Amino acid sequence: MLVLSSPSGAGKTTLSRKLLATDERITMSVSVTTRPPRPGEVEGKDYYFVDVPTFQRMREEGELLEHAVVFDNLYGTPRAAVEAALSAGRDVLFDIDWQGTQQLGESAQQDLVKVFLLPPSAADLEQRLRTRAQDSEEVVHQRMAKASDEISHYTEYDYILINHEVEDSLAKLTAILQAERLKRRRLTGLSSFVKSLRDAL
Ligand SMILES: Nc1ncnc2c1ncn2[C@@H]1O[C@H](COP(=O)(O)OP(=O)(O)OP(=O)(O)O)[C@@H](O)[C@H]1O
Ligand SMILES: Nc1nc2c(ncn2[C@@H]2O[C@H](COP(=O)(O)O)[C@@H](O)[C@H]2O)c(=O)[nH]1
Repeated sequence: MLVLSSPSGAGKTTLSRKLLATDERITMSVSVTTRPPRPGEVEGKDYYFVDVPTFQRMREEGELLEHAVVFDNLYGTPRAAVEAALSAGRDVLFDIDWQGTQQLGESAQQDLVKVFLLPPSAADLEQRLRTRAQDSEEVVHQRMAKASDEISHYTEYDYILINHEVEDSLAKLTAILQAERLKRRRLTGLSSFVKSLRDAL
């Protein structure tokens, strides 16, 4: 499970799309949210957009792996899709905040790789939120006001990427993923391979 967190607008969605387009072994976890869709957002691809009662029912029935209130809206990770992908041997990418990351860590610390994206500067962050041009002035203000609090959680993450250029960040994120996949404990079938290798020597 590869988690990307950042202050809003630092570039998680952009980087996630790039990674998904270049890595066949990873699946995006599509969150459920009570936030209204932005122009161009697609149901089931960007989010599952639901009303508050539906979200509460999902939470009460244990259908969410983690959930949090972010910017006054409810967000959560549907459990079934993640478990199905992991059971099929796939990696799963999450674009979630620090609260959700902490919750995933409580149940699956060993299976979690946590990456935090930082913007190069406050001015860059504000410009990115504005050039996305999908949120009202009030929402941009609210997200800038929360950015410092979000950033204060960077020490809870394994890797930090300062997101200057998207392609450079993609190369670094890909390197992180490759290295984490090569960790001894993640190499399924390694001990039998080594045994047969040694038996042949
Ligand atoms: N490295 C980058 N350099 C310049 N612009 C970028 C970079 N990464 C993303 N952007 C732009 O910044 C804006 C915000 O990016 P994006 O939507 O990916 O952020 P996000 O972290 O997913 O935000 P949120 O948390 O609100 O979902 C977009 O317009 C995107 O094109
Ligand atoms: N804890 C969770 N946080 C989530 C989830 N899905 C998205 N997010 C985070 O919310 C903010 C805002 O997202 P936006 O799409 O409204 O800009 C951002 O930090 C996301 O990472 C989730 O399922 N759980």
